[in-house]
This record gives sequence, structure tokens and C-alpha cells, in this order.
Amino acid sequence: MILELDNVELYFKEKRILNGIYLKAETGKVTGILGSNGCGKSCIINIIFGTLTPKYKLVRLDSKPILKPLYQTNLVKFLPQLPIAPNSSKLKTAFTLFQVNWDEFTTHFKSFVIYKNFKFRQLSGGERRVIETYLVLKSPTKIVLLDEPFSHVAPLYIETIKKLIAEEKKHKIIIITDHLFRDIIETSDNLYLIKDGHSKLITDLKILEDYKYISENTL
Ligand SMILES: Nc1ncnc2c1ncn2[C@@H]1O[C@H](COP(=O)(O)OP(=O)(O)OP(=O)(O)O)[C@@H](O)[C@H]1O
Repeated sequence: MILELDNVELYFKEKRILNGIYLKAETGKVTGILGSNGCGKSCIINIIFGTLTPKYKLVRLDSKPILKPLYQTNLVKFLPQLPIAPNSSKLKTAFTLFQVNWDEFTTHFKSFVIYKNFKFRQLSGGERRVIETYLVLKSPTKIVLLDEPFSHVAPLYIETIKKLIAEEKKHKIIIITDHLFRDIIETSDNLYLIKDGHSKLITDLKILEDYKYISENTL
């Protein structure tokens, strides 16, 4: 499956945030989005999901325009920046809702085994992020949107999540953004930089320096 986002024009009042966005993501590949604070990465993901309506946009699946919001289909799962599970809900309930297996989860994250009967409010911010990322990533769906999955997450858990992403991408479209750019570069098959409202396909990592996303010799 191929997902394309094209012809995006997004304004908030008079302020133009995005114009001239083209992004292509496909099954079997991870598509990474990089860019500075406020450049519009979360807006792009919300536009794809359908929870943000810009002035113009075109979403295509396998070349066919999709007119209804993707969240109204059963094709997509989205990890936003904010927590997705209510504080009072039980982890067990969330695993059931997302059709994800708890025992398999604890084989990847062994220290979480004690949390089986916990509620989300009993977890740390990072633990919660790990679980919510896992739920979205592993849920049976064709498209996964991950907005800053690594935020508040410890390095070893990030490594595990990256391995899981590499596994899941075999049968999913995965679109990911995060400020941990080295992890995004390593994880992604295709990379876009968002700058001045435009998307730029990164064919050479040097472009990230040329466009002043990172300073020279950072990589
Ligand atoms: N509801 C809103 N009303 C007005 N402006 C908004 C709204 N949502 C986002 N913006 C503006 O749109 C721009 C892009 O926001 P967005 O959240 O997509 O940035 P981002 O690239 O994800 O940033 P960060 O990396 O800091 O999370 C920002 O300048 C932000 O202030």
C-alpha cells in the first residue's frame, strides 16, 4: 500500500504553517519526518489522520484520493504527543482494546511484568510512553503514525522500540517523527525535512546541515 499526502496548505488565522507538502509512505518502509520546533510535523501527522483539516490537502491510498478522514477507517493507529489512555483505565483493558498480547509485550519489556494489573496513572511518564507506543505499533492495522514515540523513553527501551518498528514495518506503513534525529535517521527508509512550510526529501544527510536543521559536522 502507498500513502501520499499532497498539496497541503495549512493556516492558523493569517499565519501560514504549511504549503507545498508532498510525502509518500509505503508498506515495508519507515518514513521519518524531521524538522525544528513548530515547523509543522505534528500538524502533518494530524492531517494524515484526519483530525486537522487544512485549507487544502490530498490524501491518496494506492493513487486513489481518500475523501473521508483516515481515522474513520480501520486502516490506521495514531500515537499523538499526548497520552492516549485515560489515567483510570487498566493496562489490561487497553491491551484488549488494541488487540495486543500482554505476555508477548513482557518478553520485550521484562521489567514491566509487574504492571499487569496496574492502571495508567500508576506508571511513570516514560513507562506510559513505552506502553502506548507498543500498543499503537503492534495493533493489527495497515498504517501507524508515531508522533515523538521516544520522548521521555530511556535509551535501552528506545533500542527495543526501534527493533520492533523494523519488524512491524514489514507489513505496515509507518510514519514517525521525533527530535532524536539520529534514531529517526537510523530507523527510517525515507526521510523528509520540513522547513519553511515545505517538505524536502532527504537524499543525502548533508542536506540536514545545508538547511540548518543541524549544525555542521553533527553527524
Ligand atoms: N491549534 C492551533 N492554533 C494555532 N496555531 C497552532 C495550532 N496548532 C499548531 N499551531 C502552530 O502551528 C505550528 C506547527 O505546529 P506543530 O505542532 O505541527 O509543530 P511541530 O513541528 O510538531 O513542533 P514540535 O517539534 O515542537 O512538536 C506551530 O507554529 C504552532 O504554534
